[in-house]
Amino acid sequence: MKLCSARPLVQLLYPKLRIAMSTLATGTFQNSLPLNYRGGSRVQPIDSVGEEKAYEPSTGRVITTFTNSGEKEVNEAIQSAKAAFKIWSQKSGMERGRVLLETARIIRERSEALATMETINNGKSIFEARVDIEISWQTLEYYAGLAGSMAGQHVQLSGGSFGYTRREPLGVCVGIGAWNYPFQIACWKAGPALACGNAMVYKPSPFTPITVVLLAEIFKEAGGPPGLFNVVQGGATTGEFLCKHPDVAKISFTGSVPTGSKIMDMAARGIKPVTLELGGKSPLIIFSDSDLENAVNGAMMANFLTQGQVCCNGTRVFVQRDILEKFTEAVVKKVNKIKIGDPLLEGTRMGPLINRPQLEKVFGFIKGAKEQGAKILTGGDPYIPQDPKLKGGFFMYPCVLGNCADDMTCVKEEIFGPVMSILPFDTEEEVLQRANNSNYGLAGGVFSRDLQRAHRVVAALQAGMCFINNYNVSPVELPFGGYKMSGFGRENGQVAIEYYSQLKTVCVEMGNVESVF
Ligand SMILES: NC(=O)c1ccc[n+]([C@@H]2O[C@H](COP(=O)([O-])OP(=O)(O)OC[C@H]3O[C@@H](n4cnc5c(N)ncnc54)[C@H](O)[C@@H]3O)[C@@H](O)[C@H]2O)c1
Ligand SMILES: C[N+](C)(C)CCCC=O
Repeated sequence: MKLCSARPLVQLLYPKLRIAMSTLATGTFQNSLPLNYRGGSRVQPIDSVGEEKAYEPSTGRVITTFTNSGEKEVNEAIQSAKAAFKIWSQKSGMERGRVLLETARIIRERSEALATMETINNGKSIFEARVDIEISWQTLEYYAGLAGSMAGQHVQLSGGSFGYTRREPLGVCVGIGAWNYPFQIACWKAGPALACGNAMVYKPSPFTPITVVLLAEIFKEAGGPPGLFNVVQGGATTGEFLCKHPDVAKISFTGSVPTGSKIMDMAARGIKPVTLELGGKSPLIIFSDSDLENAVNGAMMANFLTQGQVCCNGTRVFVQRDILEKFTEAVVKKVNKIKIGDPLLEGTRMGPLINRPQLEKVFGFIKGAKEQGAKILTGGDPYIPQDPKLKGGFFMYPCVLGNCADDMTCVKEEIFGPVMSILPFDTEEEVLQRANNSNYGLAGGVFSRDLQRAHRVVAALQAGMCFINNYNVSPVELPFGGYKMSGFGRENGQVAIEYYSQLKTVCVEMGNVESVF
């Protein structure tokens, strides 16, 4: 990235330039704008439940301090969404689609600036952030296309009577997101929600408050009514105000299993529909007839994107015993070549983890793995960058663990860091039983040249998102979501429409009423 181009990027993102920042280079960004958004403007919350700091993970610097929204502020945001819902829900699908298309166009036009900001706040490499932004505008384009074609059914009944169904929006939908894909998760929720005619109040993770506000501004600029997409900042308490609010029609949550369970509990009290996109500990099964180079590349994609902080990662890598040595050697060689460092530099493929506690948590898993008998084949130590401005960053060397067993903590629990566990297996039957022996069921993958076997294996995997001979690709056309404790409901694909709309049946009598009384 040419840092001399930073100033135009700033101007593109903040045309009124009320923000106190000089460039978008690593170590320089400082936010001073309000981070809540409602009624079509950035606002300071009217009440608060404490303050929060957000960091630049590559330097450890605080880039913004903000107020966690209190109950009154949450209510204001919901009322703002309710007002927009009245207007938006009356528009035709084509009209809504046009706003979504324009939003997608603006995101595409600003993708470099948005990706840069995502990298600064999240720590993922600029290379990956660009992909996230691309997936984001594609999501909005996809649901713009579906908005105009949503329709009910007409059903002929006897005697000329008939019935029809109407697909109607739910109302104000709440989105609560995780920090690993801040902009993309918001678009995965807003795309289908708004296409169906709903309005949204979104709460990002307090670790990554910045880019979702830019999304809110773009929806408005694209012609969305004020209040269509609102942002409240805060943590658990703010999230609870949202989930418990009586005017909220639906909650779509992305995050951990323990929080998902609380969300479901709160939703149950209000009989609100809920979508839960939760964690995972997914299996990747590599048979000895695989194309070895593809299998190794697949394992890399399954484990090291976004510093390993990916819900659907295939972190339990089952390798058929006769290729174990060759596979392990090739994987370790590749892992050792991953370029770690300043995530805004073009060549970097691994940036810092999200924050210090997450880094320490990952080190804790690695220590525990060693104590339980796993062998560190590479990595697992802190990475100390040469660049002085990165000294306070949350970096580590990506890690491969060998000599793993199914009952080790590192194999059973979601680590959410760059740690791959390799597990040998002998037969298809055995590996399927072991792969499914988990409370999670988000994703799974298989590498084999035998396509009959590959299909047989994925059919038996207890996972919502399966890959054959690839891993972690995510076309917006395909539904994404989990089995078992990884959640329920789906994002992406046509099916997401069902999770943001309700069906009304109308029965029309063309004859006389035949009363039984
Ligand atoms: N399945 C998916 O699509 C998907 C995608 C990304 C991340 N994840 C999962 O998310 C987890 C990591 O994200 P995280 O650490 O941000 O998760 P988290 O559960 O700690 O937080 C997620 C969100 O919930 C909010 N929250 C926390 N407590 C709450 C409460 N009591 N009521 C309402 N909201 C509350 C947080 O502020 C945050 O916005 C991992 O387990 C990962 O696998 C899943
Ligand atoms: C785009 N990926 C890589 C499939 C990640 C989806 C979101 C999960 O954390």
